[in-house]
Amino acid sequence: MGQGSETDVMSALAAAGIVPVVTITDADAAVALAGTLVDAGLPVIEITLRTEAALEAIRRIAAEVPGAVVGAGTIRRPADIEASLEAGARFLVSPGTPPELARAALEAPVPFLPGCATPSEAMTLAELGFGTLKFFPAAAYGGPAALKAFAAPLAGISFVPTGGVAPDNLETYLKLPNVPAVGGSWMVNPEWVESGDFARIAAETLTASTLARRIRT
Ligand SMILES: O=C(O)C(=O)C[C@H](O)[C@H](O)COP(=O)(O)O
Repeated sequence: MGQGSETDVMSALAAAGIVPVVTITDADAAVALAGTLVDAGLPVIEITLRTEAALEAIRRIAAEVPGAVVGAGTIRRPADIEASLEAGARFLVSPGTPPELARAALEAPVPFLPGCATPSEAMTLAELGFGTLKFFPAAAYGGPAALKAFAAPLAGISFVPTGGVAPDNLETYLKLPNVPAVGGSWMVNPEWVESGDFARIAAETLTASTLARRIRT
């Protein structure tokens, strides 16, 4: 599918407006964490494949948190796609998209948000058939100003900026017409995840989801 047209996952992503980018070291915390995010209004959750626990966390969330739409991030090679799908990932995200990964991504049966940072990369991915791209690392590559500049020449291409998105720039990103959603880790600070500070996670998530909904209506 690569990305497909309007799938349920892409609709859920746009409806939430924000994808928490979670790096988790203990799979035992995954279900409680995902439940907290769902309850606080951000049900589309990316688990980065940066830890040993990531695939098991995806597996448990997919099986035990029916309200969550769990995906895998930090997809770097085709084998990561296989492993993530097997664990139950419903969408896939990459930080960048070398040709071999792009080819495998086009075959994936779930939405794939391929990472890019420049107009040339975006144009290459759009030609391959991807309509929504991850813009990474967003802050380092120009932030909202870059996405604003992309809008006219790269009409028809949508971007999910990730990397440096924070409460103080969230509104600027979400107001851009070529941004269906942003990704970010600020509401799932690894320290809070590790210490089990779900109250803090819930509070930050609720603030973010409330703001996103207000901006979108
Ligand atoms: O792991 C990946 O696949 C990435 O591309 C990196 C993440 O998207 C960023 O680390 C999130 O950015 P922050 O919100 O600034 O923490």
